[in-house]
Amino acid sequence: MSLAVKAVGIRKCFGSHEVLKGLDLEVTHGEVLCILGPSGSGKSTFLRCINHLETPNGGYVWVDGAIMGYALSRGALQELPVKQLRAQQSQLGMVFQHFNLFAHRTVLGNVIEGPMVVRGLSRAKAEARAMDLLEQVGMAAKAASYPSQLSGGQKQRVAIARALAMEPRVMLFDEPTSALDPELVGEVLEVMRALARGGTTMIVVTHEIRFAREVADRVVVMIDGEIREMGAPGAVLSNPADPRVRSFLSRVLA
Ligand SMILES: Nc1ncnc2c1ncn2[C@@H]1O[C@H](COP(=O)(O)OP(=O)(O)OP(=O)(O)O)[C@@H](O)[C@H]1O
Repeated sequence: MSLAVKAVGIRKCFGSHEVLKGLDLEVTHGEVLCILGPSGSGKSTFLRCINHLETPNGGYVWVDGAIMGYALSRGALQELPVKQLRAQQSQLGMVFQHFNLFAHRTVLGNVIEGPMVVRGLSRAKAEARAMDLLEQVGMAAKAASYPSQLSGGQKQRVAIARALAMEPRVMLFDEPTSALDPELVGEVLEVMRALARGGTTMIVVTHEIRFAREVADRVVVMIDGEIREMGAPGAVLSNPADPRVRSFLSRVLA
């Protein structure tokens, strides 16, 4: 299987705090990878370094073989201008914990914005595709509503449709259910399960251990800015070799 994402030696510091300590990761096309770990271990920062919402202080990320944030010019790496970086970033669909929908646009307006502005699609094409995606996430009936009229679960399903509308190579989810009331978590996870079944490549930062166990092809456990365990969910979740991972899992599985 070809690589969708390859990250090598990713380091990130905030001031003197080294949050990521040289992380390597490879994700193949069609794979679902869940990143677990205690609060503050650097999971979100790692995800944001993968799509260069945060610029790593060290290391490189390739998406479908293209290096993120740089272009090779006369044998040397040059930083990409912002416009080209944005085009690269649009290949990585990002779903945030707090939805990040445009409050003053309707559901449909939120989903067609990116394809029209970034990909130059006509309104008619963007609208047809958006309605298909809203259908897929069960939100077509709310196309004319505004985000303030939706529940958290509905907002997150719209946010997923919006990310998919850019036809990304990979979907990145940053704790997509953490801000939801418990009774709304299931509807979002169900949409994500359907995407996984359909072969979408996904990297999911989550506290939902059951989702990781049932849906992920591989699980990564991060502790203090390092990947301490990586492998099939059965092996990692039931029988982790690393004592700090064992201790983390025993707390969350208790
Ligand atoms: N922009 C920032 N400026 C300074 N410190 C930051 C910034 N973003 C993250 N950090 C710090 O980096 C560390 C890792 O944060 P991160 O959000 O990546 O952890 P996490 O594992 O995703 O945690 P959680 O599960 O609570 O979301 C934390 O100590 C956090 O305070």
